[in-house]
Amino acid sequence: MSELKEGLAVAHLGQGIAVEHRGQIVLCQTLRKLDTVAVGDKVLWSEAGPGQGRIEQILPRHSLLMRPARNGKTRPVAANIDTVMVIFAMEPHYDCLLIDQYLAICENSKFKAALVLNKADLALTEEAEHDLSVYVALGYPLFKVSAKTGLGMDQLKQALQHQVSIFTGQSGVGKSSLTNVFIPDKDIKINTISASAKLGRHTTTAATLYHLKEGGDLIDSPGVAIFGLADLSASELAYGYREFRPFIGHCQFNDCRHEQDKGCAIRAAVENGTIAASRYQRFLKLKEKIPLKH
Ligand SMILES: Nc1nc2c(ncn2[C@@H]2O[C@H](COP(=O)(O)OP(=O)(O)OP(=O)(O)O)[C@@H](O)[C@H]2O)c(=O)[nH]1
Ligand SMILES: [Zn+2]
Repeated sequence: MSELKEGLAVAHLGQGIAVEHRGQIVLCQTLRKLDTVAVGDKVLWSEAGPGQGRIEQILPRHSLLMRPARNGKTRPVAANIDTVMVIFAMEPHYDCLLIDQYLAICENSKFKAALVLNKADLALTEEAEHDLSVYVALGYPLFKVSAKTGLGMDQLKQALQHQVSIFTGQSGVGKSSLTNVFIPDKDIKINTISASAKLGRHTTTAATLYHLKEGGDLIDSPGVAIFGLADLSASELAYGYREFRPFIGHCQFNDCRHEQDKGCAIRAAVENGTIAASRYQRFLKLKEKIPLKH
């Protein structure tokens, strides 16, 4: 076997995986199903021809973002993400239930989470200010930005440094607009990747990793907004509400559902104001709404 080299999977192309090695792109195949390699994976590869390689090994990941696949299973989209930036806006109006979902997934997947209110050029209602203050009190970083006017973008740029981030959020909140500000030469970069991989131009990818000019990497994955809660169990959902954690294990009964159960420590914390009632009510709603794992 030829020498093994380390590389970084930067794009998942239909015909293979674009691996970056010393600034060059190599189109790699894998022995396993291609689906198992995710963008952001550090891999060991060997040469298989000019500009061609074969992925021999995926190096250990510290995090993995999954997304539902057509067959009802999930598949890896992006690996080694440090922070998920949850993008939302006043228009279309944010949904706290959805924000809680994203946060619960992050808490269970070892991603740090940050909240990004885009379109901060639009007026914030008092209710919105209150909703945001609840998340800030829980320790989630909050950035108020506008891709349109440039407001707050320097702070967000700084936050993206020294780590791998991904943007997620519902349709229309401005994920593409923000991505275009940070990666103005996105199309050129995609064309370079596909040209180096000898695939011609305009190859579409499920996810692409970009190095930002100011430092840090951003994984762009258009479909990532749909990653769901289906893989969480009821107890993982409770763990996903970080303020519940000090009370988990302190309920009177081991199998407490944290609903109307007698001696529930979480419910007691809601009643004495330690846990925000709005978050607890949404926890109950999500439990009901989502087909959780058992
Ligand atoms: N007022 C205002 N509008 C913005 C801002 N950023 C984006 N928009 C507008 O919001 C709309 C949606 O922006 P996109 O960037 O396409 O949103 P997206 O999240 O990528 O949407 P999907 O591709 O559907 O997921 C566009 O009409 C943008 O011009 C902003 O900071 N302020
Ligand atoms: Zn309980």
